[in-house]
Amino acid sequence: MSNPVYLALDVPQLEAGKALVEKLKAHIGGVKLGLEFFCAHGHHGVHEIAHCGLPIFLDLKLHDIPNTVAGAMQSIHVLEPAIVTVHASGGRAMMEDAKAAAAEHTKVVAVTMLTSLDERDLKRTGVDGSAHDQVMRLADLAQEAGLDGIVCSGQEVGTVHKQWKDGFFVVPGLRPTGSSIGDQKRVVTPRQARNDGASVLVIGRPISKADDPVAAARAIEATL
Ligand SMILES: O=C(O)c1cc(=O)[nH]c(=O)n1[C@@H]1O[C@H](COP(=O)(O)O)[C@@H](O)[C@H]1O
Repeated sequence: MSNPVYLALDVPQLEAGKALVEKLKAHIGGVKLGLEFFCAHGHHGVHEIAHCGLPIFLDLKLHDIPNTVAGAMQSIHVLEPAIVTVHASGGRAMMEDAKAAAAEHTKVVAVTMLTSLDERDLKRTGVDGSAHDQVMRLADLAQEAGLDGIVCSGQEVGTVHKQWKDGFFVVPGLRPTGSSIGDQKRVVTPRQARNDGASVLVIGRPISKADDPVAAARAIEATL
């Protein structure tokens, strides 16, 4: 079985990012490049990291009108990402058009409720009810739109997995026991998320900010 851990490479410096990936590549299954990296280095940076030979997850969290999101999807065809994110709250038509415009081998997954939010935050955005209900509602919408799966926290992935058996589930907000939680609010351990049906485990700071990133990645690998 391939390693489900994708390193969240949230760094602004290209050379430091490349060096970190080179060091870690035997202990991770892929690299997630998000807004911080992409805004700094664009297509060139993605090509540079892709040289490591691991699959690239382009976490752009697209959220706009359908025509604009479809255009953005077409603009990243050449990068051949394994996974791309859009926001489920962009609506069904936006997700349908995103999937239709994506490259054939790219999995398009919808972010449901960010793992940095809890139910109080949700209420402040005008949504009453539990995190669980919100994730389930948006997972249904993503499935209806024909997406490959969703992004959710490890607290919801078990239930979503029961309902969407062949879905592809990306789970961030992972913290090995004892590591600092930072800005994340809905957190579980990597092992728990894997047990509950996560397809991909997104892990950033617990590895990248560790004194010894290789030791941290190996320790996580050993728990899976
Ligand atoms: O789409 C994501 O990857 C994502 C969704 C979400 O709900 N929460 C979340 O933390 N992420 C990303 O997952 C990574 C988590 O990083 P760490 O908290 O450092 O492990 C970051 O790159 C976030 O952008």
